[in-house]
Amino acid sequence: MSRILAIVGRPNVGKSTLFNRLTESREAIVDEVSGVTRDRNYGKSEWNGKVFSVIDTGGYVVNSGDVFEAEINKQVHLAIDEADVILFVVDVELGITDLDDAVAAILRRSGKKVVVTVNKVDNNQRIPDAQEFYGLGLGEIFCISSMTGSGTGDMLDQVINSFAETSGSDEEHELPYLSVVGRPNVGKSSFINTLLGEERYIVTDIAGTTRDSIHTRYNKFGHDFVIIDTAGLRKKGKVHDDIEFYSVLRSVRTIESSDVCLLLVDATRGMEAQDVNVFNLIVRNKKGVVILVNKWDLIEKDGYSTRQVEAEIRERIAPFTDVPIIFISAKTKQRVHKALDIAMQVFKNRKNRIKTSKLNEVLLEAVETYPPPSVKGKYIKIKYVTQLPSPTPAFALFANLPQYIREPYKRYIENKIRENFDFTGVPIQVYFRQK
Ligand SMILES: Nc1nc2c(ncn2[C@@H]2O[C@H](COP(=O)(O)OP(=O)(O)OP(=O)(O)O)[C@@H](O)[C@H]2O)c(=O)[nH]1
Ligand SMILES: Nc1nc2c(ncn2[C@@H]2O[C@H](COP(=O)(O)OP(=O)(O)OP(=O)(O)O)[C@@H](O)[C@H]2O)c(=O)[nH]1
Repeated sequence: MSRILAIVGRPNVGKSTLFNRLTESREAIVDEVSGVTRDRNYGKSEWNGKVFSVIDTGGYVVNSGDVFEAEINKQVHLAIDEADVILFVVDVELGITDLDDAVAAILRRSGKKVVVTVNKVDNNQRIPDAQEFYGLGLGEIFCISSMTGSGTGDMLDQVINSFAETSGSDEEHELPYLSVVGRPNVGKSSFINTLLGEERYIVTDIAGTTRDSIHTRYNKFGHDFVIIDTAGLRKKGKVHDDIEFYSVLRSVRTIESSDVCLLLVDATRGMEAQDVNVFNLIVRNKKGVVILVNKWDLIEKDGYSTRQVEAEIRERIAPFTDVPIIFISAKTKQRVHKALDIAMQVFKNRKNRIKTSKLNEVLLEAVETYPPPSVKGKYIKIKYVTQLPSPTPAFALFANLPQYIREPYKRYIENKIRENFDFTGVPIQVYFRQK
């Protein structure tokens, strides 16, 4: 069951401020100048032990006349498509505007759960003014101040209740989350645009602004998942240090919030130190990984160089080398769909659960063939193996003297697991425990 809350409302009502408060982070970069937050922001929030995702639909570049109304309509429809509950934010200082009326009309027709939130009710004197928002015809209204946080508790109770009404069970069932990570300019946006086959982003030439990370549901060709685009810095103009900082933070979180990361590497530059760092970050977070060598159209395409590049990459990412490496071109669309198929396979591999009997059959034989070297004249006996009930693959081998097992032997066991079962693209943990 997904719990996605989308925040909608016209510019400057305080969506970003509220989003930040709910996610207690700097997901959206708030700016006094209206429209600085870009596209959809996405974060996690928690209320009374219930975790849910928050999307901030703010971020309009154009804000005049018809064009703007078209923009807000698009965002509201997006929210209707992607969210379970919609938080419709209005501003007590301005009262009901024409645009509020237009949004309310769409929301009423959508049949979605809507929580009307009257923002900027910074003090009780403003509560009477808020009553007019009952006129939107969307039921109960909640008066809050995003700035001080007052009123947000009652509002969140309502949000959680609304989630409960949208789905019967409490079972967490989320779509696969894929993310596209890599250095600036490696082709992340091009890759996603090729994949989605449509221009989903608001492109801007404004100097020094950023795109926040973007989540898009992909439901085509038998696949259904969410693809995450790491915040990429716009190429033009000066970029402030702190914006750069948040952009890095966001790419870390992007990795953390995904199941499988597509790590784009620039074919013309090869796997550089920074790429290896990102790779290691993915592995440390126990996420699935696929390496996509992009811009392959710019490189000689004979079989020899593919093998050469592949070998170089595997050398750099050792010891975890059981990773798919695919040569793609986001520009010419070469193997982009293949990359997707492989990524989905990695997602499945990450959920692989091996029967204990099968596991013991294979590994105890491997142990017999090559037992752990004895230490100080003591024999190490491995008795049985089991896969732990953890969200990512982990194995426990029970032995009499687990403390004497060394790294090379762990690697031997890991390699045996990989030889016999498909964990390609998935970091696995091997533990030795006392028995
Ligand atoms: N008084 C008061 N001001 C607020 C409150 N919440 C937000 N603001 C102010 O309203 C302005 C707009 O806030 P944002 O959060 O950027 O609004 P937004 O809806 O995300 O705007 P866009 O990014 O243009 O869509 C900022 O100057 C905030 O400081 C509040 O609860 N009370
Ligand atoms: N030849 C070639 N050029 C590509 C390919 N993919 C992307 N490019 C070009 O590389 C440049 C950067 O592409 P983007 O998609 O903006 O890269 P990005 O990783 O999203 O960049 P940031 O937003 O800075 O993080 C653009 O000029 C693209 O046209 C490719 O497969 N082949």
